[in-house]
Amino acid sequence: MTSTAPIAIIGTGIAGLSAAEALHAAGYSVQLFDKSRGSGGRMASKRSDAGALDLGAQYFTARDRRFAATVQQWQARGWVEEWTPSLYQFANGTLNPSADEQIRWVGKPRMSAITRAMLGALPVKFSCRIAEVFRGEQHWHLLDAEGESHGPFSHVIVATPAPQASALLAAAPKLAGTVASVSMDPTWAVALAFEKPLDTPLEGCFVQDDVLDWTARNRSKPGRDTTLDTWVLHASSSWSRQHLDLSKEQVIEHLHGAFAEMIGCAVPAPAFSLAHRWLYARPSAAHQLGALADADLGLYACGDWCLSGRVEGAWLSGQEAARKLIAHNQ
Ligand SMILES: Cc1cc2nc3c(=O)[nH]c(=O)nc-3n(C[C@H](O)[C@H](O)[C@H](O)COP(=O)(O)OP(=O)(O)OC[C@H]3O[C@@H](n4cnc5c(N)ncnc54)[C@H](O)[C@@H]3O)c2cc1C
Ligand SMILES: NC(=O)C1=CN([C@@H]2O[C@H](COP(=O)(O)OP(=O)(O)OC[C@H]3O[C@@H](n4cnc5c(N)ncnc54)[C@H](O)[C@@H]3O)[C@@H](O)[C@H]2O)CC=C1
Repeated sequence: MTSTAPIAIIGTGIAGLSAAEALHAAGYSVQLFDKSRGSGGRMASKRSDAGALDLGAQYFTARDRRFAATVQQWQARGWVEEWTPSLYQFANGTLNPSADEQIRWVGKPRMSAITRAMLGALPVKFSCRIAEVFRGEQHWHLLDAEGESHGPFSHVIVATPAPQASALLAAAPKLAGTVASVSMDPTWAVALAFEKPLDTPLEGCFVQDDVLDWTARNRSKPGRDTTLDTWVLHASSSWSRQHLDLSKEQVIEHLHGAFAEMIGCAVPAPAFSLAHRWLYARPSAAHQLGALADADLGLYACGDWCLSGRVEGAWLSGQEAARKLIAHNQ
């Protein structure tokens, strides 16, 4: 397909932006869309009375050579910094230090700094939920939830969580079928902020109990607001699934209770709290899909669910979508 129309990318999480960066670098023009008010998706940070809080991705590791090289560049530009928390694990009702040698990265001064910087000046439409992707005689067009049409586009890359991608891939039934077989688990996230710092050295903890999966001292990450002692708690997938429709107040109460039982120091009532439900937090299993493509049609799909369900997997999947598109057009 030869065309000067831009490539539409639906989703400004790390996967969509990874694809956008690679395509832009190869000389293609792109147009991004996101239903949210800003970029980042599950790497977004929530601005709050207690400062910016990383409610989704907490940190990331870089095991792939290409991703590690990119993270080095991000570090050189000041977008990320190493986070070296005092790590613990909680298992069988016991809390123990659990230091290791793993390098863990975070966006600075908040997780969303990375996607914000990657987006740069690329054209984007926020608060625009794409409801339909359809092909005219030569080009692709998108219809948003308000009924407004966008296009023409030469290709479309769908970079949303799998359950949100299947309807957008209806023009390529094979891709839609593959995507429909990928299930994703929810995560309830709660942030708590205390006036007085809790009396614990713990800054990050892998939790194995019925309610929690992870907890972190948000303010221990580089560049964060330290006025209040801020914590982020993640419920396990199974607890989140069982309590999907609980009110935010009830979720805060449950997670606060589990946290107080686990942490081994006095936990007063928080000065500030909020809850956020990630409906499609992580793929139920890891996949080796790379990125999905119907190259003849010009329709692609990428996201963490294609690979490891982590920041690194999402970035790699975006790169793979761009690579496939470029290879088919050479
Ligand atoms: C609670 C939680 C904790 C996590 N912790 C870690 C961690 O510690 N380390 C780690 O490596 N990973 C972690 N992850 C996973 C990591 O955040 C994801 O793997 C990664 O951010 C996924 O990126 P993505 O671009 O594939 O998808 P997303 O970030 O979900 O981006 C998809 C984008 O598409 C947009 N969108 C969806 N539908 C539409 C539509 N119809 N129209 C327009 N836009 C649309 C969304 O608004 C979103 O911005 C965590 C995730 C969660 C939820
Ligand atoms: N809550 C959610 O929705 C999601 C959470 N995600 C978490 O994101 C993290 C990212 O994974 P990686 O990049 O591989 O990071 P990682 O290597 O730090 O952790 C991988 C896993 O290894 C275990 N682990 C690692 N270090 C320790 C330690 N010092 N003590 C005890 N156990 C340890 C722990 O179970 C952890 O989940 C993992 O913890 C995932 O569970 C990923 C995606 C979604």
